[in-house]
Amino acid sequence: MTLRREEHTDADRLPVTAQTVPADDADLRLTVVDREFPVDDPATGELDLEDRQALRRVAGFSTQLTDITEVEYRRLQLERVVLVGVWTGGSIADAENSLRELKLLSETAGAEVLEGLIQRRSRPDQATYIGRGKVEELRDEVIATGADTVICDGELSPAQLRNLEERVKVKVIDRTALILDIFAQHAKSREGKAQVELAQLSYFLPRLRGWGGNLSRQAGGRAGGGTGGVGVRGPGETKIELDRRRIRTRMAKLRRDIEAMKTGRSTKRQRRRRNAVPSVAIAGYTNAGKSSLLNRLTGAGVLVEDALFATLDPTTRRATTSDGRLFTLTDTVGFVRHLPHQLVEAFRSTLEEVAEADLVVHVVDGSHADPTGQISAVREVLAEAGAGDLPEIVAINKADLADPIELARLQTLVPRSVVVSARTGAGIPELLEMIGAELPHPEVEVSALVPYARGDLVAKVHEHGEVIEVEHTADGTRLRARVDPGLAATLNGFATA
Ligand SMILES: Nc1nc2c(ncn2[C@@H]2O[C@H](COP(=O)(O)OP(=O)(O)OP(=O)(O)O)[C@@H](O)[C@H]2O)c(=O)[nH]1
Ligand SMILES: [Mg+2]
Repeated sequence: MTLRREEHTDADRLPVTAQTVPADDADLRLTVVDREFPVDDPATGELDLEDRQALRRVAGFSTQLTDITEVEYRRLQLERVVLVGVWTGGSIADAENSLRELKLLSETAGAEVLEGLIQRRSRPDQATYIGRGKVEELRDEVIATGADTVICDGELSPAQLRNLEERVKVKVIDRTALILDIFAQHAKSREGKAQVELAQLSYFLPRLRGWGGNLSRQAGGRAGGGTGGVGVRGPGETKIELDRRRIRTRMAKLRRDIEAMKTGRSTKRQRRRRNAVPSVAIAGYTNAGKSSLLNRLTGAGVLVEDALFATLDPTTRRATTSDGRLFTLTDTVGFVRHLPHQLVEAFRSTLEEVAEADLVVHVVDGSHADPTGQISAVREVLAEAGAGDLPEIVAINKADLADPIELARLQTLVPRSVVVSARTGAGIPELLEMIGAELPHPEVEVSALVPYARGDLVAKVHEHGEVIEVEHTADGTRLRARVDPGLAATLNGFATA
């Protein structure tokens, strides 16, 4: 039996309908549940907020904590949305790009975007995010378009979200919740799911107060002085503590699970290290073409989609440089501006994979309106993940789509960059050439005459080392090459002066 079930059972018995509730008692209104007469029509106005929130909570009935978060955050069920941004600095083009990205994110989450509004302000309003006067306009826009959700282009405080919802009378969510929702929809592996749930819970935890606060006030009021009443630590609040504790327990378990899964992966990584296979991580903004590039370079059949955050789980494949040396290539989760810190935290183990690579291939969409902005956003996250100092090659992708002048400008602007198209294959040989040059070179130079019976050794030298000279003689293969110390020791028996 959980908090929610008890309280909602109580709420169900409330002898009030939404209409009879005083308009200024928002706390009370929020808890009205009318299961027999659900209001589906988003255009009906006043009752909407209550019904929506009430319905959300009804769906939250559960004995499983995971279900609470699932309902709250995984199935936001966005349908018709209006976007709102506050433009605090930079050019109007920057502000529009940001809102355009929010539109893409919303669509990726399954919403239909009806309208986008930007307000110029020195900073977001503390109480309502946009200015209080603008809230009215937003409300009008919501009514005019028949929207059922407002998405704000930032991370809002729990109070801002609540205040806006009360005034606009439809569901209001922020960019963070939206991104978490997309991640939740896309997570497939056990690790990915655990990471997303952890991020959602840490987003959810500080927001529990407002929600639970309403409930406990309501419970006290309903009891009519029978049990303590308003302001006294009522049953609701005790339950919130219980919920908090359960969430924390769950988060601790998720952290342990993620840690355990990471151990498995780092063992694999260590094995590759022992074999001295250099590793290359593909990083970049979401939708830049990272997975496409991995497929192009290795023939891996990784999912490619014109959607944001198509890839959440790292995929590692073998690839070879133009001079035939083996390396591993790892495709990973894409980044986005203002990536919720809860996600960065939860995906730390995935990001560590990037941090331990020998080289980062940073893919950027050359056809995008603001590629340099994307490059800096990615570098910020890389730095946060401890991968800021790694050698980096910037692959300016989608050359087939991009304006050649813009490509040339970018290439001169960004050091160690190469223009490629994962789609047509243009520039890929040059990219491989650069990867080969950047990868760590094997340490030991050896000269050996390897008998033909040990063809396996020669193959190893080709795969893992750099062959400087090779000659087939009557006695075997005469080699001059750079190899790692392990292979050098094996070759020692065949060494020539
Ligand atoms: N025209 C063109 N489209 C490309 C190119 N590379 C990728 N795309 C397209 O861009 C979209 C995103 O490609 P993905 O490879 O899924 O991008 P990603 O960086 O892995 O994206 P996430 O995993 O979602 O972060 C897909 O529709 C691709 O077909 C290219 O070189 N040219
Ligand atoms: Mg991808």
